[in-house]
Amino acid sequence: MPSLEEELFPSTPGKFKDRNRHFHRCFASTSTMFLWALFLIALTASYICFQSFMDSGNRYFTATWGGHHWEKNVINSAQIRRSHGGMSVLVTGAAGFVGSHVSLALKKRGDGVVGIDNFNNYYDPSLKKARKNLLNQNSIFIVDGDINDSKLLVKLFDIARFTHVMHLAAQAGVRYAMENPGSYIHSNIAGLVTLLEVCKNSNPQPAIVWASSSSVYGLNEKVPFSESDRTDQPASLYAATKKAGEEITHTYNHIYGLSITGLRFFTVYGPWGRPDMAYFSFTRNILQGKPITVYRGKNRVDLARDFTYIDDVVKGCIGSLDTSGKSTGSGGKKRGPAPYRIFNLGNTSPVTVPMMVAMLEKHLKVKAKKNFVVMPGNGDVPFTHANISSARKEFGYKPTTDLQTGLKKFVKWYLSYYGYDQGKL
Ligand SMILES: O=C(O)[C@H]1O[C@H](OP(=O)(O)OP(=O)(O)OC[C@H]2O[C@@H](n3ccc(=O)[nH]c3=O)[C@H](O)[C@@H]2O)[C@H](O)[C@@H](O)[C@H]1O
Repeated sequence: MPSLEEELFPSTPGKFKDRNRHFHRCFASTSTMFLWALFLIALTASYICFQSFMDSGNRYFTATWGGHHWEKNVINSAQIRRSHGGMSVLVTGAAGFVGSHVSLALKKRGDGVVGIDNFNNYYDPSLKKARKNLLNQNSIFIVDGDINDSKLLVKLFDIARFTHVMHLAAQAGVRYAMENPGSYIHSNIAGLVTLLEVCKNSNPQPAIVWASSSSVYGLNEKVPFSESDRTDQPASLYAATKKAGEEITHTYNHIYGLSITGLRFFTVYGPWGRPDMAYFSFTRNILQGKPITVYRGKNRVDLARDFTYIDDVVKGCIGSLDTSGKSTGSGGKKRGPAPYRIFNLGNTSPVTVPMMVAMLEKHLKVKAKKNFVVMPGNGDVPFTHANISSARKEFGYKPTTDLQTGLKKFVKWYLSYYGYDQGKL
């Protein structure tokens, strides 16, 4: 005789249905679903945890600074290798145009040099990588990092006692400021303050030489531009951030005793230059048979620049470092007044843009297809012209390369780097 249970729940399901059985089956399937749901939730949660672990792990593993080997590289690179008056310099923007040249020049005379660069993609990062390789071949170590990373900067100052900082990291370019204003604030304002904070706290404090710009003269019409001229009418956000940099560095000099030298560069050009600049992009276009756009001022007046050759600017940077004097503070406290200086580093002989194009045509042996357009209201200024008597007086600054000679050297480098056919690819 079947038990009650067997009666109610026969071994062959489906043979008979009663309400109880239905209830139990429903319950059983709901609880199974519940368990499945729990299982799925747990699975998803573990997956999310795993992913975030992997992410943080990746961040850790791809961290480009830190570790024994890295520290050894920094220490070696920072080491002074000459007997008298050597300096140990942190060069920011070392994979940049001016930064790479200054780093090589310092290293050549036996100074210690450590570079830092964030290798951003404002222009082709492969050119920055190539400059980095060149520096590495000359025993200069470049840290892959951003000047906004205060932990990294503190670490660098901990392990290498820099006597000087050559601060060249910046968001450059006058017209790009309308496209990406934030990048100017990030590098030229926030990055500058982060660097100054670390310098002010370090012990001993380094002397700082940094890149301002001829663009601070903005709408100034008095020529040639002297350091004492008005600089309160910037024509671009780029210029405004450089002017702000001059004010910001002044406060750090005033409050903390940091020795500060600001250099107003005038349209620096030459081998290993910046592809975003006119002479460089014109060269590329001319070789590719593409037209170039030449801006003109009102009433068809040609624009002019006080183009300054890179080797002259490098001499100006090194002269500034050599004469910078000492910061007086330590550990964030000022002990006395420190030098605060600003110098024009120009060429003192402006050349019009069409004349610059004619020189390129000559060196490239190719005619340019020129489109003349009225200068758009994008931050450009009609002309620049430096008075360099202050820099001459202070450290014997004397530019020796005219535009014709400098462009010849640039073209030679361009063709050796990219090749004749590169432009046609
Ligand atoms: O001294 C500085 O402080 C700045 O110098 C440089 O700015 P600029 O002097 O404006 O150089 P650059 O762009 O080469 O234009 C040169 C000329 O070509 C004209 N120009 C430009 C582009 C174009 O397509 N057509 C044209 O006619 C243009 O109107 C201008 O007349 C740096 O880029 C900048 O980062 C900053 O360091």
